[in-house]
Amino acid sequence: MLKLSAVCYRYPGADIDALAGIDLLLQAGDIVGLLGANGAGKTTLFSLLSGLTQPVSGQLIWQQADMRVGLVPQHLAFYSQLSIIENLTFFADIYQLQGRQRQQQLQTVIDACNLNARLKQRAATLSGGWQRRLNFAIGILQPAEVYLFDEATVGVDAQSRQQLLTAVKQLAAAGKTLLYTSHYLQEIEQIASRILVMQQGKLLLDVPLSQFGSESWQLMVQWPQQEPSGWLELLANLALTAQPIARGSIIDLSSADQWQSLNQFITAQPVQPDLIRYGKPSLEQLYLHVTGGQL
Ligand SMILES: Nc1ncnc2c1ncn2[C@@H]1O[C@H](COP(=O)(O)OP(=O)(O)OP(=O)(O)O)[C@@H](O)[C@H]1O
Repeated sequence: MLKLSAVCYRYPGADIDALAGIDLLLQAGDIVGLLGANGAGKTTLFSLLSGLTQPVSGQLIWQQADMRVGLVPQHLAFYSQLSIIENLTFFADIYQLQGRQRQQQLQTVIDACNLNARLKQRAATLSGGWQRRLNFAIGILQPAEVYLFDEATVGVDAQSRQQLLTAVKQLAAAGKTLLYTSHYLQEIEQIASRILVMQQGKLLLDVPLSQFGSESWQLMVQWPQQEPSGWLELLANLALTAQPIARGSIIDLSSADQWQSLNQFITAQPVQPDLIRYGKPSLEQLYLHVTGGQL
């Protein structure tokens, strides 16, 4: 378990906070998909979680003091003059992997990242996709409780990407906590159990992905300013489960009567919602609406 409480960060000399009051609880086995437009603060959040920078204010609270963080960074972080296998054994030394565990871990990441065919090739001469796979392998070679993936699959071909995603799922099944950023929303939809959306250093949304895969019909409503008075009371009176989103709610509906009551209320409002969606929303639809259309 890892908790962030009112975490703020501002780069030296910057005018605005890169992280502006982040509250977050991460549990073992979570695969958390972290979405946000360029500059939203995802990489900065990862820098804090991996201990590369410290918050300006707020707190990071770790369940155990010795929890380790494995990072697959957005930039390539290996030695380009070394071969794939030389890089992997070098990092195995850094991570102090020894004996059988070392052999097993090396083989696991080589298989997971499909690196077998080019183990002896110098990293500098690999294609971009292969370099990404090596970067990924180095990140998951590290024994850790929390893994952070920052745009880890950019440029990787479809088949290898599926393999990498399988490796991510296996880490979660082994009880690791994973945070995963990607601009490929289908990838997030495929692996994440929970979605966070960031914008301008703030968390706009934190919902379980089951909200999207649900078989039940849902109503998503977003208001221009704030929810009108009486809206939350109506939901409570109809015994509806509502998931709050910025300026609105996603509501599970089980009968046409419920929809009718909500519709009557909405049409009677002087200020109409700027979004009403009824159906089974995709992650992309939801994301575009909560962020105002920035992918
Ligand atoms: N080294 C830096 N110095 C000053 N400001 C920075 C620095 N790195 C990032 N920022 C600023 O901090 C904010 C958050 O940037 P960050 O890189 O965390 O966003 P991101 O969500 O990871 O974006 P991307 O999707 O482009 O990787 C942005 O406003 C960015 O301009």
